[in-house]
Parts: sequence; structure tokens; C-alpha cells
Amino acid sequence: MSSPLPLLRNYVAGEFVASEKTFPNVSPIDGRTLSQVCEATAALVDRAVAAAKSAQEGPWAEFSVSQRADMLMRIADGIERRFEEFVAAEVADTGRPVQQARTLDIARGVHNFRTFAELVRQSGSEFFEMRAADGSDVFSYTVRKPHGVVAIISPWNLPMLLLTWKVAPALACGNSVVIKPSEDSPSSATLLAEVMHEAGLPAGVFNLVHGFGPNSAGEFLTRNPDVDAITFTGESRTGATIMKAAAEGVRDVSFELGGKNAAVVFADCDFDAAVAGVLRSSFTNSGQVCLCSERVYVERPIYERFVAAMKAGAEQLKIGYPDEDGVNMGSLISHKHRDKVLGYFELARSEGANEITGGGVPVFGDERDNGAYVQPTIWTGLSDDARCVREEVFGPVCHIAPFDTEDEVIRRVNDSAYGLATALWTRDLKRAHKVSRRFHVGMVWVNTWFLRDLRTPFGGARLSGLGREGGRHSLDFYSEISTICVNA
Ligand SMILES: NC(=O)c1ccc[n+]([C@@H]2O[C@H](COP(=O)([O-])OP(=O)(O)OC[C@H]3O[C@@H](n4cnc5c(N)ncnc54)[C@H](O)[C@@H]3O)[C@@H](O)[C@H]2O)c1
Ligand SMILES: O=C/C=C/C=C(\O)C(=O)O
Repeated sequence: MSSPLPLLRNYVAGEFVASEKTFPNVSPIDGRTLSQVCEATAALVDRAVAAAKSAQEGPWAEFSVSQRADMLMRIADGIERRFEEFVAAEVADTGRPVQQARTLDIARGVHNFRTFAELVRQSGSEFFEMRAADGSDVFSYTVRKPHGVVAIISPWNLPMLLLTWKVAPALACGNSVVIKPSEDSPSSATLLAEVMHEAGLPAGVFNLVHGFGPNSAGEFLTRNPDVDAITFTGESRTGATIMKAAAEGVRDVSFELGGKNAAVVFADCDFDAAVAGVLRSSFTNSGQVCLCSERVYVERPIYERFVAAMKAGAEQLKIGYPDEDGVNMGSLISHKHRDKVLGYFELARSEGANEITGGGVPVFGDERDNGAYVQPTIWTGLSDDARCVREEVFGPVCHIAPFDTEDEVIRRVNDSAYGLATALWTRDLKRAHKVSRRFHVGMVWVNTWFLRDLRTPFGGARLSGLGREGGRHSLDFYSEISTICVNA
């Protein structure tokens, strides 16, 4: 008799709450059901929002900025104490390499809380002096207050990193939160609720509801009129839907959405560093990072050599179990997402792509053949108008095209509905500064990729997002700022 599967519960008003309705959490490594997840009903979502709202009138409202910062440090310590449990949870849900979960996902979870604890502790406000017409002195200053209840809806690609990137500043600024993690990555969010409980966060300040989007916990949450602000990371079309819901009651929104990012490689680059960098920016997390380069433009003199080096690098990537020595790539998040990516592999062939490498699924001859693996794939030969060059695939794939001039490559990079990030490889830093500011994107990395200073603004233009988070930009979004003017 097999033991019952773990049950991942909601967390509302300081208590773990089961639901009658559950859904399976399926391993993308071998298709096994890992756990059953309690789907929050509309009534339970309403209870969570009500708990968050009343927590604004409770002990949490009496916390000073420094006490809130101390609480965030306790949460960071709590995650660190259970670090390997978080690693195991993230790896089980997503199939990613253990090494990545350790050094990126969970490490950033701890770092996000510590960063915003220090940022809010050091944050001041603004002060202005002027003289009124009657000669009296006028002093104006600003104060930051919490919005109140913040809904946080997060995706499955970097579950812990992206959830805590929002929870940390929201709590730092004194809000209560109701989080709705992706249905495809429920485990680390559930562990985070346990850490919040253990840290002694006042009941109702942190709430977790599991479920899906439309006609489920996600939609119920965004439509609840007692939600004061919504922060969302996910697909652009989902963002548009949520924006419509937020319009009722004119709620503040912060969106980090999709991308179709470019890597631009000039002939004067450090060739080996550029190859290694573009392999990283194309295949990290099986290409399931919003910042990944799905479009690669290479200056013509080194184009053939670069394609050959990328082919060799992609074919050396080790795809396998998360804890295998030297594994570089795991599975995709789900069979559904794998089928979407395989659909683009098929579409590329019909659009006339040269398939330099990949284009299918690896055969393991074991249980992993029930998983959601695909091969790292490289295309060339597609036109800039091809759907595979314009639409976000969100898998381990890139298209490499040659270019001849700066103006040409800038025009082609900007010819996109998205505007999230560009990676630029050149030794000529004068050119780098000049070219970087001409890309219509939220972020440009020069001779690196996904290197993050959390004090900087992070976000996208066009379909890639609305607003910026990071550093004081997060404190601004998660606060209601008042100006107080005193006629002395
Ligand atoms: N810009 C960024 O920083 C960033 C970061 C990570 C992922 N992304 C984007 O996210 C996408 C992949 O993540 P995903 O597949 O989880 O995205 P998704 O939009 O399908 O889902 C994201 C979250 O929104 C919820 N949701 C879906 N429909 C909803 C609705 N109508 N109302 C309320 N909630 C709803 C989902 O349940 C999930 O929790 C990619 O497009 C990627 O580019 C962007
Ligand atoms: O998949 C997208 C990655 C987003 C990363 C961040 O939001 C971050 O590094 O803070």
C-alpha cells in the first residue's frame, strides 16, 4: 500500500487550510504525481484578502521600519535554515539542476529578503523648503505608507526567486500580501508559508492561495475589490487580462511580462566569452528565463565561426537528472509546455529554418522518457518576419542571424513587440555605451548576462512590462507616498 501523497495546503490568517478540491503536482522529470495541491475556492480567496486587510489594523501596523527590516532578516534566516528543503522542492517541481536551484533560485530567495531589509532600513524620504508669497517658510516632506493589501501572482520559471522578489519589498513597506504561485510550481511557496509562520509574522500579513488563473484563485484574487495593488509576473496576454481586472477600482499594477530578447555579437568581441555567454543566455533553465536570448545577431565576419561554436557548445550540454554530476540542463516545466515548444520546433521547419542542432526530444531509455525534456536547439536562415523570430518560445532555442552595420542591428533588435533585455558583446566600450541606449528595452547587459544589482530598476518596455521594480523603485511601487506641507 503506497503512502498517501503530500498535501500542499493554502495558508490563510495564520493557519494552513486544506480544500476539498485538489489538483496533482506532476514531476516534469518522469511524469510521477509528487503531491496533491489544495485549490482555493473563491470564498477562501476572499477570506485571505479579508485577513490581509484586517492585519493592516493589527500588530503589523505598529511595526517600525526597523522592526519590519528585522522581520525580513528573520525570514531570510528561516529560508537559510531550511535551504536544502527549498532546493529539493524547487528541483522536484521544475526538474532544474540542483546546482542551479542552490546558486540561483534559493540563494536569491534569501538575498531578496536581506536586500530589501537593508534597503528599507536605509531609506529616507524627501524634504523641500520654500518661501510663500507672504514671506513665511514652507516645509514639505514625504512619508511612505503601505498600500494595504497587495496581490502577488507569480510564474513557474523561477518560482522562489520571482515570488520573493515581490514578497520581500511588499512586506518591507508594511503591506499585507496574498500570494498566488503558479499551479506548476506550488512547493517552494508552500514552504515559504511555513517559514513565515515560524518567523512569527502576525497572522494575516502573509497569505497563500493555490490554484489556476481564469475562474480560479488567480482571477478571484485580482477581482477582489479589497486588493489595493497587484504585482504580476507572467505572460504578456495574462498581464493584459489582469490589467482589465485591476481597472475596477483603479488598482496600482506592476507587470514583468514576456520577452523576445536579442543577443548582439560584434566581430571585435572576446569570442570565447561571447560564445559561453550566449550559450548561457540561450539555454539557462532550459531557456525558461524571461531574459533569455531567443534572437542572436552576429556581425558577419565571425558569423559562420560563431554558429559552429554555438553548435558545438549546445551539443556538449549535459541533459539529465537534476543531481547528476555536471548536468547543465533539466526538463521543461510540464508536458503542456514541452508540447508548445515542440510546436515551435515544427513551425520553424515549416518556416524554412536550418536546424543547426536539436529540434526534438532526447531519448534516455528510462523513466525520463515520461518527462518533459527537449533538446537544446539552434536555428539559422529564418527571415525577421518568421513567427519563430517574433514570438516568445520560452524554451532552449535561439535563432542566429548575421548583420553588417550597427544601424542595421539596432533596427532589427528594436523590431519587436517586446522590449525586455538585450545582451551585447563587444570590446569597444565606447560603442557599447552608444549602442546600448538605442535599444528599446528595459535592460542591457554588456559582456555579461543576468548579472543583477538588486538596487537597479528591473522591468520591460512595450509588451514586456509595466513599471520597474528593484531598489527604491520597489519601495515606490509598494508604498502609498503622501506629501505633507507645513506653513511654518
Ligand atoms: N519579465 C519578467 O521578469 C518575467 C519573469 C518570469 C517570467 N516571465 C514571463 O512569464 C511567462 C511564463 O510564466 P507562466 O507560464 O507562469 O505565465 P502565465 O501568465 O501563464 O501565469 C503566470 C501566473 O499567472 C496566473 N494567471 C494566469 N491567468 C490568470 C488570470 N486570468 N488572472 C490571474 N492570474 C492568472 C497563473 O496561474 C500563474 O500563477 C513567460 O511569458 C515569461 O516571459 C516574465
Ligand atoms: O525569468 C525572468 C527573470 C527575472 C529575474 C528577476 O526578476 C530578477 O533577477 O530580479
